[in-house]
Amino acid sequence: MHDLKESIQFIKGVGPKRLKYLEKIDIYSIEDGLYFFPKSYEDRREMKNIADTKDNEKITIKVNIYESVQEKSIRKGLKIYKIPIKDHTGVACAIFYNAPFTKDIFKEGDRIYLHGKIKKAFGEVQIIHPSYEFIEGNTTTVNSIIPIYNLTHGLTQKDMINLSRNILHVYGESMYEYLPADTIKRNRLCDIQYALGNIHFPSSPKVLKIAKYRLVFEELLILQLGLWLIKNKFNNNQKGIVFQKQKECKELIAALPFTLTNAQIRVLQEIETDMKSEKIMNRLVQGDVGSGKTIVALIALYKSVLNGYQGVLMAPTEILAEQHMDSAKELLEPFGLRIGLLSGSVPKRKKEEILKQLEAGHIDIIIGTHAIIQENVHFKKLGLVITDEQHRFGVRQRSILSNKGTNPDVLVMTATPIPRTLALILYGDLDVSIIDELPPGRKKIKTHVADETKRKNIYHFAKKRIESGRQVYIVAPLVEDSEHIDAKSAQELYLEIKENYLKDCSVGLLHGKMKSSEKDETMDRFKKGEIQVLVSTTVIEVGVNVPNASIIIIENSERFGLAQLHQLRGRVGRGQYQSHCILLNYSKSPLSKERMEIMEETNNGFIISEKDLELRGPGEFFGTRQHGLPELRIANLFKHINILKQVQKEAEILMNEDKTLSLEKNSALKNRIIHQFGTNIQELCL
Ligand SMILES: Nc1ncnc2c1ncn2[C@@H]1O[C@H](COP(=O)(O)OP(=O)(O)OP(=O)(O)O)[C@@H](O)[C@H]1O
Repeated sequence: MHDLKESIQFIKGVGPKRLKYLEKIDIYSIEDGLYFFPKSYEDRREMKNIADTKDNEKITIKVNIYESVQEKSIRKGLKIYKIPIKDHTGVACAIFYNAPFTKDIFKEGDRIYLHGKIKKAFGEVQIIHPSYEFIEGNTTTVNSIIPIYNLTHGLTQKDMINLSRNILHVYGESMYEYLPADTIKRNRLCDIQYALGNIHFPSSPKVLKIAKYRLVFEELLILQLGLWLIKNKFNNNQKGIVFQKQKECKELIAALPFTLTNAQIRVLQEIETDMKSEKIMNRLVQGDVGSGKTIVALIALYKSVLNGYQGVLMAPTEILAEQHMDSAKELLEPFGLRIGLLSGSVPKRKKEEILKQLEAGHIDIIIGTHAIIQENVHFKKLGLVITDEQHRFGVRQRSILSNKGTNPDVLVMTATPIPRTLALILYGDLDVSIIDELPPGRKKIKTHVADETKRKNIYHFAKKRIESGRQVYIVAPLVEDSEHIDAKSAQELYLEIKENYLKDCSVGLLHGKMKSSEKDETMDRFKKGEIQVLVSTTVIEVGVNVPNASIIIIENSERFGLAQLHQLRGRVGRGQYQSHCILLNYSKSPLSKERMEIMEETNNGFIISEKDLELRGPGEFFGTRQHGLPELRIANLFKHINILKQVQKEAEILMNEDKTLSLEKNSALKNRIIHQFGTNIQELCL
C-alpha cells in the first residue's frame, strides 16, 4: 500500500519545475492529483475520413503530413501556419495561428492523429488549432474519451493526462474506501477505485456517469455531515448561557408602536426557548423583506442585557448599521440600555472611547459593521451575537465573533429566502426560524415592467406621488458612466433627473464610492423627508427602511438577479401606502422577459429565489467559499439538487444511528470529513 499523502514529486515525470507549476493549481500531494478532476471530456472514439467530414463538426482524423509546414503572413501580428495533410479519402490542412513552433514539430512524412473542429473554407477542408498526437509516439489518448483539465502556465493537457495516468498506475490500488459499506449499498454507489479511475479515463459516457455520481454524492455527504457534526457540537457538548429573566420583555413589547405579528411572536418564542436552555443557541431567522426581523433581533438583545450580558449586532453595510443603531436607541434607551456604534464612520477618538467602555461593561449593546470582529474589540461579558447576514458573512466570521465571549448564543438573520434543501447545506449548522407573515395593513406592491419609451410617463407618475407627500427611489446598476458597459449610471441619472425630469423636487445621490459621512448625511436627509428622490446604486439593497417611500424605479433591471430585484423592491411597501415598483427593462431577450414576468406575478421571496436559481443556475452568490466551507470540486449545489436530497436522507440515517460518527464502521468517513473541513472544523471544535 502506498501513502496518498506523499508529495506529488514521487510521481514519474514530476521534476522540480513541474512541481512548482502543479503547486500553482493546488496539487501538492498524490491525493490532490487524484482529486484534480477533469473539467470536461473529448470523445475521440470515433475516427472519421477526411472525405466524410462536415463543416463545424468536431472530429478525430488519422492522417499523413505530405508537405512541410507553410508559413504565411496575413497582416501585422497575424501569421498563419498551414500543415498539409491527407488520408486515403482526401486532402485537408491543419491551421494554427501565430504558432512558429509548428515548424519544429510537424515534419513531412509524419503520421498523426488530429482532433478539432472542421471548417470548410476557400475550397479547402481545414481543421483549426487541433490537438494532435504522433502515431509513432506513446499513443495514449486516441480511441478513447480523453479528459480535459484546467491548466496553468507551464502545464499542457498531455502533462496532466500523463500525471493522472501515472498516479492511477502506481497508486490505483491504494485508494481506501471511506464510505461505509451500507451507504454504498443503499445508494447503489460504485466504489472509490472505480470512481477515481473512471473520472479521469472513462471507457464510455455511461461509466463516467456512474463515477461522477459517486464523487458528487460523497462530496455533498461530507459537506452535509460535517455541518451537522458542527451543529451537534454546538448543541450538545458545550454548555451555553441560561438566560433566565424573560418576563420584563413584556414591558418592552407593550411599548412598541405596533403589535407583533403571529410569526414574530412564534419566532421570538423559539428564540426564548433556546436562550433559556443551557444549549448554545445557533439559530437562523429567515424572513422576507419587510417582515420585521429587526424588532425580533432587538428584543433578543434586550433579553440578553436583562440577564446581565452584553449583546452585539453586526450588519453587512454601514448604512444598515446606522439604521439599526437608530432603531435600537429609540426602542431600548428608554429602558436604560447603553448602546454603542462601531463602524467606519466613527471617528478614531470616539472609537477608542467606545472600545474602552465596551471592555469595562459600560456599553450593553454594540452595533456595527465587520469592524466588530477585529482583534481589538473586547467585551466584558458577551452573551448574544446577532449577525444580519444577507450572505455576506459566514461560519468563520460567526465563530470569530462568538469567541469574543464564552459560548454566547448566536442568532443569524437573513432576508434572502433560501429553498429548504439549500438552507440545510448553507446553514446546516443552524436551526431555522421563519417569519412568514408581513405586518398587517401592508398593501401588495404593484410591479410594472416598462421600456425606455415610457420614461416620461414614469417620472410624471412619480411626480404626482411626490406631490402627495411620498418619496421615490431610483436605482442604477453603475456608479459612474462606463465605456464598456451599456447601462445607466447613478451619476448620469442624478443629473438628468435633477435638471430635467424632476427639477422641482429635491434630489439626492447615494453610492458606495461616497465618503461615509456623505452617505450618512444623504440617508439621514432622505429619512427626514428633506430629499424627495434618492438616486442610488444598490447600496440601498439590504434593509434600508423608509416607510414613506412608495415608489422604486429600477433602471436596467435586466442586469440584476431576481433575488436582488426582490430585495430592491422591498425598499418600498414598508408602510401604509400603496407602493409601486417600476422595472425599466432594456433587453429584448426571452429570458429577460421571463424574469420580468416573474417579478410582476409574485411578491413571494421564496418563489422568486427558487426561480432565480432555476434560471440563473449556479452563482458566485451561494459559493461555498465565502461560507468558510470546504471547496466543492465536482458537486454543484444547484445542478445536483436531486443528489443533494438523496444525500440528506443518507446523512440522516447515518446520524440517527451514530450521532458523532464514532462507530468503527464510520471512522474512515469521519476522518475524511475532518480532513476536508481542515482548520475550520478544528476552529469550530469538532
Ligand atoms: N408587527 C409589526 N407591525 C407593524 N409594523 C411593523 C411590525 N414589525 C415591524 N414593523 C415595521 O416594519 C418595517 C420593516 O421592519 P424591518 O426593518 O425590521 O424589516 P426587515 O425584516 O428587517 O426587512 P428587510 O429584510 O427588508 O431589512 C419597520 O418600519 C418596522 O418598524
